[in-house]
Amino acid sequence: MSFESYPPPFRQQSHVVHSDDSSKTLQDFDLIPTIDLQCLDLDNLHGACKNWGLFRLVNHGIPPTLLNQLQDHAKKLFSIPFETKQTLFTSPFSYFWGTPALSPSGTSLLNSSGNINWVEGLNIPLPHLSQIQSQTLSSFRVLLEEYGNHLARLSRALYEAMAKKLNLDTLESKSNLSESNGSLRVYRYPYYSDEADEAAWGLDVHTDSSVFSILSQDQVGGLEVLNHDQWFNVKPIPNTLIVNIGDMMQAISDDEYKSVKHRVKVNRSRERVSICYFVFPEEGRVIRSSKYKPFTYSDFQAQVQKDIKTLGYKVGLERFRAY
Ligand SMILES: O=C(O)CCC(=O)C(=O)O
Ligand SMILES: [Fe+2]
Repeated sequence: MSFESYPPPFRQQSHVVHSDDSSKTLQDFDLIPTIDLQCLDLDNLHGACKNWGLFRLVNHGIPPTLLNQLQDHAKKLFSIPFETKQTLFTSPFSYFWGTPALSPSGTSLLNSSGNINWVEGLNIPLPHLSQIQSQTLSSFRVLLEEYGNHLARLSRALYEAMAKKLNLDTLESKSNLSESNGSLRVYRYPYYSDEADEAAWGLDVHTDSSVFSILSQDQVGGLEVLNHDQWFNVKPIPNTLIVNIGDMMQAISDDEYKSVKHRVKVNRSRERVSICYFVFPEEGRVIRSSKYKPFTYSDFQAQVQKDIKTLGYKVGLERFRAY
């Protein structure tokens, strides 16, 4: 196997490929709620956001062919040489590895602990897609534009349904979500063959800073979600998206909805690709909540960046608690 496409820290000494361990689950029964967008049941959606902060989304109207093409294309892009990837994704896009934490300009914020996450990724702010000039990326760009339109439609529909159950004034709360300004992260998690090393993670435990996030994953698996102090495997199901509540929605909902903790396990034998969309409030929108001091997403993001630089981790919403 050639490691030419891997960032240098992932070019492992040991080339031992282990048998697939993706069946080793923490909880074998699957309790993760499923929401059907075509027959949207508001009570089920509300329950899923309160009790899990995460759900599977089916009948979302995104053609399966588009999801498959995106996955295939992402795999192809990641397989090109590391050095080429570094030159292909330039501002306002970025290519990163070892950590998902990026500065607003897209550079990696490696923390002081020296721990690296077993992941590489592309950061793609959707409003800037038209700036992609490269021939190599032109067909990927077309797919991303189509996908971005679907994601904007899904997020508006989901947000409005949530807002209804939370009794938020529809007009007033509209700008809590800026669905056409979302950003995409396309990830590849290299396989990690060192079975002795339990400390390696694709992504460490975290909450998302978004209003919510929408994930499309391949069939390898590895995403885990925390619920009542237990970790659950979020098993991949074809044509099913995963939606998770982020910090902004937790604040908007006065803590009724949970910005759920999740993490990504490394796989001992297979690479994994996932595509995650993050949607945020409109620029300058002040989030008002009985539980938190008023803040904008920019205030929040600046605090997160500061904490990662100084403490090595994100403190998150607790920084803004009102009491
Ligand atoms: O790749 C995944 O399954 C999850 C990605 C994720 O949690 C994130 O980007 O915040
Ligand atoms: Fe996440």
